[in-house]
Amino acid sequence: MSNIRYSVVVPAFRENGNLRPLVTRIFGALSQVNSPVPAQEVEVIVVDDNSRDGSVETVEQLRREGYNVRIIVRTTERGLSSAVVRGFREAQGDNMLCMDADLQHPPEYVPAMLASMSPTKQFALGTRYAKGVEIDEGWPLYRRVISSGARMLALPLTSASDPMSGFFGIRKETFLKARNLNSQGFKIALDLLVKCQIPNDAIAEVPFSFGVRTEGESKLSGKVILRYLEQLAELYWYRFSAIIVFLVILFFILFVLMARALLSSYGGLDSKAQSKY
Ligand SMILES: Nc1nc2c(ncn2[C@@H]2O[C@H](COP(=O)(O)OP(=O)(O)O[C@H]3O[C@H](CO)[C@@H](O)[C@H](O)[C@@H]3O)[C@@H](O)[C@H]2O)c(=O)[nH]1
Ligand SMILES: [Mg+2]
Repeated sequence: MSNIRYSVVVPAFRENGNLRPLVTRIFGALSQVNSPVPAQEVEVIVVDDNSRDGSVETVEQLRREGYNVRIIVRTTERGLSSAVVRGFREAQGDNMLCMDADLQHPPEYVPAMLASMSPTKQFALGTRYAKGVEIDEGWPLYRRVISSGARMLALPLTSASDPMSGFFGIRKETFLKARNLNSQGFKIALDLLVKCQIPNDAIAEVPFSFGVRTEGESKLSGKVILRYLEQLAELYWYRFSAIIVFLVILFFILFVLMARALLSSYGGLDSKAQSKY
C-alpha cells in the first residue's frame, strides 16, 4: 500500500531552469525537524505541456537522486487549469496542493499548506493579503492592477481573501465531487471554490509572500484575461441563475400588471368619453 498522503501538483511550461530549485527546496522544507508533514509521505507531480526544454531529463535526474518527483508530459492539451486538473486526477495523496513552478509560490510554505488541510478544512488557500506578508516589490504595477481588478470581480462569488493566488490545496474527496469544471485559463481555484460549494469555514488561509520570477517568462496573456472574464460570466450564472431567473419573472409579472392597469384606465376614460356624446 502506498504511504503517499500528500501530492504537490506543479503545472509547468518551459520551466526547466526552475525545476531543480523547486523540487530540492520543497523536500528541503519537508525535511526540517519542525516540518508538520514527513517528506516520505509527499510526492511531487510536474504536469508539463511538451516543453522540450530539458524538463523531462531534469525530473528524471532528480528522481535518480532520490526525490519523489515524476513528470507527466501532455502532447495534445495545453493550459494551466487543465494541467492542474490532470495532476489532481493522477495524485495518490488525499491532500493535494497546486503551486507554480517559477518559485513565486515559495516552496518553504509547502509544509504549512499541506498540513492545513483536514477533514474539516477541505480547502487550503495561500493568501497574499494578510498581516506580515506582501507581494514582492519587483512585481510590476500593471500586474498588481490586473490582480486587484480580478479579485474585486470575484468578490460576489467567494469571500476568500485571495482566490487568485494560484497557490491552493484541496482534499481529494472534495475534488472528486466537482462537476463541469472550467479547465480553460488560469483560475481553477476559483472554479473549485464555487462549484464544490466550499463554505468559508472550510477554507484554511495560509499567508505567504509572493515572490518574483527570476527564470523563464510569465505565460499570462490577453487571451488568459479574456478567458477569466468568460469564466466569471459562467460562474455568476452558476451561482446566481436562480436569482436572475426569479428577478426576470418578477419584472415580467410587474410589467404585465402595470400594462393591464394602464390599458384599463385608458379603456375607462374611453368609455366615459363615449357616454358623453
Ligand atoms: N502545463 C502548463 N503549465 C502552464 C501553462 N501556462 C502556465 N503554466 C504554468 O503555470 C504556472 C504559472 O504561470 P505563470 O506564467 O508564471 O503565471 P503568472 O503570470 O505568474 O500567474 C500566476 O500567479 C498569479 C497570481 O498573481 C495567479 O493568479 C496565476 O494563477 C498564476 O499562479 C507556471 O508554473 C507555468 O509554467 C500551460 O499552458 N501549461
Ligand atoms: Mg509566475
